[in-house]
Amino acid sequence: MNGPRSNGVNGQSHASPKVNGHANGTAASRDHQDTQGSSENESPSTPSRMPRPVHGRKESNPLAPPFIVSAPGKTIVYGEHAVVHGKAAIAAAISLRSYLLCTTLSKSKRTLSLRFPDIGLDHTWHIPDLPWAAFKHPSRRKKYYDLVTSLDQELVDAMQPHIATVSPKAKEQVQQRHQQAASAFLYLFMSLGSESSSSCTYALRSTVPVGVGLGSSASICVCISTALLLQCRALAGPHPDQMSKEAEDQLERINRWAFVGELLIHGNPSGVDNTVATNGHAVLFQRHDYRKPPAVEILRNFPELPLLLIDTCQAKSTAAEVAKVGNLKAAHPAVTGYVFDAIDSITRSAHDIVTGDDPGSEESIAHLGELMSVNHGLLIGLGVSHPRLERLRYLVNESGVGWTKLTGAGGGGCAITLLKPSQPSPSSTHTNGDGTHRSALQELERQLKSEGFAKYETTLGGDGVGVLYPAVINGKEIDQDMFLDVEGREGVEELVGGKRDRDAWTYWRP
Ligand SMILES: Nc1ncnc2c1ncn2[C@@H]1O[C@H](COP(=O)(O)OP(=O)(O)O)[C@@H](O)[C@H]1O
Ligand SMILES: C[C@@](O)(CCOP(=O)(O)O)CC(=O)O
Repeated sequence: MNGPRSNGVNGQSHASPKVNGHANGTAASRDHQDTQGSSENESPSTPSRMPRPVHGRKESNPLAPPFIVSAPGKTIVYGEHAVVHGKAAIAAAISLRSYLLCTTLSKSKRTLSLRFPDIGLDHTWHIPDLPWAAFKHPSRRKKYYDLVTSLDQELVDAMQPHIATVSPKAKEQVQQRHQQAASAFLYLFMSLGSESSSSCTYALRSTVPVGVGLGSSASICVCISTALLLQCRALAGPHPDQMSKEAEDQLERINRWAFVGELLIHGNPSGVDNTVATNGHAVLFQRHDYRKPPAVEILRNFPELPLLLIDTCQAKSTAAEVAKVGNLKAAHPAVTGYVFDAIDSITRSAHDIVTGDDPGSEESIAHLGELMSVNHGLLIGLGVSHPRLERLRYLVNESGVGWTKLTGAGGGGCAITLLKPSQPSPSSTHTNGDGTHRSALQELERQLKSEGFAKYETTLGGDGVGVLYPAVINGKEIDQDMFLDVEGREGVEELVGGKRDRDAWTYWRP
């Protein structure tokens, strides 16, 4: 790994910074462990791989270095909403990502700060004031390896006074955004940390647009879960020669707690978003029984589908759209049941094609496209489309470039268009004597822009959650001010290394 070596805990210097004895995370993890004064959160796989700290005077402990975790957004290709009701969905990671920079502060501070500028949230709690008695009560306390599938209402209530102080004067919608993110963070912090957890500032930057159906909440929940699990020493790795099963177990642990964060933000999530944000690539996902882990097939060879990702720029709320479908199901259980079944067979038919011999053939793409159109029709039936989505579909259909469906919760947000293979690339033009003629696709893009739609450039698939420990790229430490001040998507990606220092980031790769 490039960059300056960090000091280990208690003045020990590790030759190569590692998490729990592998690549990354050691110092932060051990520092936190020491402050907890208990080994109950210790990962069974960690102790033998770590040099034991010399128990010197606590005051002389150097601080754990800042580190960054990152996780992708996603697009649901087939099966949204039906997946909340036990049917299968296919979702793929996208190249837009969230980044969480964790900066441990001097222990004398006792503060826990969230600096989330994408939504304008800046909040600090005093750690000893938090409702530890409720969270650590023997009847309620959770272990890092527990499978938590529902929220404990008493804990949510105990947390409430500390959430009510988050942006109390902000407008209702803004306040809701802030309090959702703060609740997800605090519930996980209280479950995984302790009263003696290190003081820390968590700064978040995301290139996933917030609340447009691209899984922004899942990507931040995966970052939060990973950061807190690393800090309480409950993760081994990631490191390049990690056994597949061990890497899989770490991802499972991250995903479970990310789901808890999603429960705080959404109310009733299926878990598909956090599963794809954790694992990356694409997944076939189905949750039959909410008390058990879902069935997940990672689709590592998901084809590079030629997709356009268009934002209607119409705000939506996932919780509201999910509740709408829930109400429809309560009023018309049999009819909605048939709709969910039809969506399920669309997803399964698409799965057969994408895992078949020739998913990229013209015939396969046409089949996948038609399935998208039918899936969208069924989502209209469930009441989750929006006039802006229908206008978008009309424009794409008129242009003849491909097949379109909404993606995510609907009610606004984004749509995906699968392009017909015969389409010239967006940059190609045809010229004749009197100037340049646009291709159908370029003409469509021009029209979409003129009507206030936005286009996102992204690729499908790629890695899931990653760790940059310490937060050093090309020998330069990324500090909080740089991280918070850098502008735009390109700025963030350039700062965190994106293309410049690929090896600095490590991933759990089963
Ligand atoms: N970059 C971010 N910074 C802080 N909070 C975020 C960020 N992205 C998402 N969130 C949280 O997630 C919520 C959006 O979740 P949701 O409505 O499900 O949208 P999406 O479809 O993008 O997942 C926001 O209200 C906020 O609480
Ligand atoms: C509607 C749903 O299927 C997807 C929601 O996705 P998003 O929050 O709009 O990115 C809900 C879920 O699966 O939890």
